[in-house]
Amino acid sequence: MNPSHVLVLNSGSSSLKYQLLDMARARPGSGSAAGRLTSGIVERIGEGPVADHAAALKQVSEELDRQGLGLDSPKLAAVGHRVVHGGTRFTEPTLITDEVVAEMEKLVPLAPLHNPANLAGIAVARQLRPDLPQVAVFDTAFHATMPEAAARYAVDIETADRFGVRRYGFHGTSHAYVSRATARLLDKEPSEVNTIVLHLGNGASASAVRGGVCVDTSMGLTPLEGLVMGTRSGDLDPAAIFHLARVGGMSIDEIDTLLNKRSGLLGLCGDNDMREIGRRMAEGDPAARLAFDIYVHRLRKYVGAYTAVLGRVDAIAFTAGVGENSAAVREAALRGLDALGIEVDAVSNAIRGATARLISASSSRVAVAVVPTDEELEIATQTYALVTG
Ligand SMILES: Nc1ncnc2c1ncn2[C@@H]1O[C@H](COP(=O)(O)OP(=O)(O)O)[C@@H](O)[C@H]1O
Ligand SMILES: CC(=O)OP(=O)(O)O
Ligand SMILES: [Mg+2]
Repeated sequence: MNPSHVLVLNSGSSSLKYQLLDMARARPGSGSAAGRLTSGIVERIGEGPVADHAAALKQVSEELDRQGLGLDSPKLAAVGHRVVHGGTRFTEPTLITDEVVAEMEKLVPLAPLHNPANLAGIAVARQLRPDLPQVAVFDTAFHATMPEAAARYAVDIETADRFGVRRYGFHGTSHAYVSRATARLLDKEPSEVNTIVLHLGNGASASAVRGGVCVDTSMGLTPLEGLVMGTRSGDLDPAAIFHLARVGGMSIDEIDTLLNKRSGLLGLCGDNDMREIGRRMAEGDPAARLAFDIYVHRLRKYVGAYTAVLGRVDAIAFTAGVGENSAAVREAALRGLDALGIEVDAVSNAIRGATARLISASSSRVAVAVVPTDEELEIATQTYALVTG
């Protein structure tokens, strides 16, 4: 028997998610449940007993050993790593070598919250199994098809090119997976469908996908631009940064921390979890209400913008923690948009579920769907295809 297991490591800024899949049993589209052998998450890295990502991976490796599924397993075919920033160099799943690691290190300044965590996971896994193929799957890859008109900022072109200042986009693995799953839900080929994907997790981004190809997305040079997020501001007049430095006396690092870690829902109302915000709104808390309204207003603007970018929209898909679970966000984001052919059915929207489902009214021209994302299955699929292909 050829080894058919793939271990996926998804290192976030403060968490490490892992999943072990048997690719002989996993079927794209069936959801990862089919081949999932085990999965888990180490949270609050750096805050408590787990000092850093290396320590977190050691913990994961010990847990896998206990289950008899350790990194030394002969059934393991490869390790697939989520890497957030691939710059312009990496637009495909890539076999990790010393040279690839060196290139990824150069990208750390563009994703300081994410890439170091990804690199730490790669270093430990390579140390434990130097013989095993390790594959990097980049968040930016799916967005590499964006036309220049969408990917460029209107900044002096020589300066922009010299420093790589352009829009890269993130969560691409999720946008790719969800746009395909949405087409499948509609019984169509991805090439036949234009979709707006709303990935609303702790980080959040929107994308416009035309016939399976990404043509615009809301995150830019870094995962800070675009939608309101758990702790990130999203879109902002860049002059606010000059103002905070000149008038507020803040350093660049302080402003970086402010906008990435102390803004968004957390900065507006003290909570970054949409569940807690929902509870507070039910009690009539005005700060929670305002945070929710700002979040939803931004989301509506992107739905409108991407409707114009695509010209014809066939589907809008909600995904990730907030998108999959918050009926209130979905309802408020699309309320009163019948003029755009968008009508949500209140009853379907309120039904909870773990599988892809439609929530639009039968009279809606645009299909509205809740489509659970599965970044780990997508990373495993791309990793396995590379090492067996
Ligand atoms: N039942 C729920 N209702 C509303 N929001 C939820 C619910 N469950 C999770 N969330 C939201 O999802 C977020 C996490 O989303 P997730 O996609 O797991 O994020 P990440 O991958 O960035 O950690 C939480 O911060 C919370 O706001
Ligand atoms: C790129 C990004 O924002 O990722 P996450 O949502 O996991 O923080
Ligand atoms: Mg996520």
